[in-house]
Amino acid sequence: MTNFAIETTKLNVFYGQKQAIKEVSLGFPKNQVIALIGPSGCGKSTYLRSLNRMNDEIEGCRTEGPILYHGRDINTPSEDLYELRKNIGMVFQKPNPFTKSIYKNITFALKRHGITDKRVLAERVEKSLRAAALWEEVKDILTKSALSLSGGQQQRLCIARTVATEPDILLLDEPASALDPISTSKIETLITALKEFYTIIIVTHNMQQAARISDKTAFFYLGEVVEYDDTAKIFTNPTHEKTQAYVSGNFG
Ligand SMILES: Nc1ncnc2c1ncn2[C@@H]1O[C@H](COP(=O)(O)OP(=O)(O)OP(=O)(O)O)[C@@H](O)[C@H]1O
Repeated sequence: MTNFAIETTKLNVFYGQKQAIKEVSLGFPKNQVIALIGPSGCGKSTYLRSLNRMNDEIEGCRTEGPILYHGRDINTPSEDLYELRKNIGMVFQKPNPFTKSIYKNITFALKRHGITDKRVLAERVEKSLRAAALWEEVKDILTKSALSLSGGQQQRLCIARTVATEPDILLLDEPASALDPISTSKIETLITALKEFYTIIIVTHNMQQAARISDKTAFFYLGEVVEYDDTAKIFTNPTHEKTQAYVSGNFG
């Protein structure tokens, strides 16, 4: 039985002729927060998207190599991508709630999964909003449009929407980069609380954020992983010169 929620072995990703990810082998332990860091264009988002097969939606993108989800290879043509993305949820940089009420943002996916009982739906809405630390702020305005919320609240709603389908892995692509410092701090607190239930893989450009919230950090450079270790080691005593230069802000 593997201790990793998900892992890749020598993963390669191509956009047409261009190779964006080169032989990346990483294992993500359960119930930890893992940060993916590195300069712009080094492949962090491409790698993250490969983990729930989102790159399949990009024309000309090809992913080669096993992606083991709890030990089972999900990089196969027969994989049910709808089911997979229910288990491996994703939140993007820019909050993207549906143009529906706060309530319906959560129930939309649940209904698609066949849950129709109103009482069950109401329970799941409350549970998800509580998990995303948003319930107290929105419990009296559930029928209002999600677009009436602040950017930070919208992002927490997107996290609530993602956890509503009860995934076990959350992929977060710079979830706080479009937010103000107070909303960012709320998202960070939330991520730390959520790791009790989820394995969380987060792309971030914010070194302090990676140091504050992650247990492990992978440093990407030109499509490869230069170093992957405990976050404390990466930030205080990295093995590679490039990692040292990057985390201390002396890169390039
Ligand atoms: N849809 C696409 N089509 C073609 N090339 C792409 C596509 N998306 C990304 N790339 C290329 O793949 C490489 C890795 O990009 P990616 O967005 O994964 O990097 P990143 O580290 O996440 O960057 P950033 O930190 O700026 O978001 C880059 O050279 C980029 O130009």
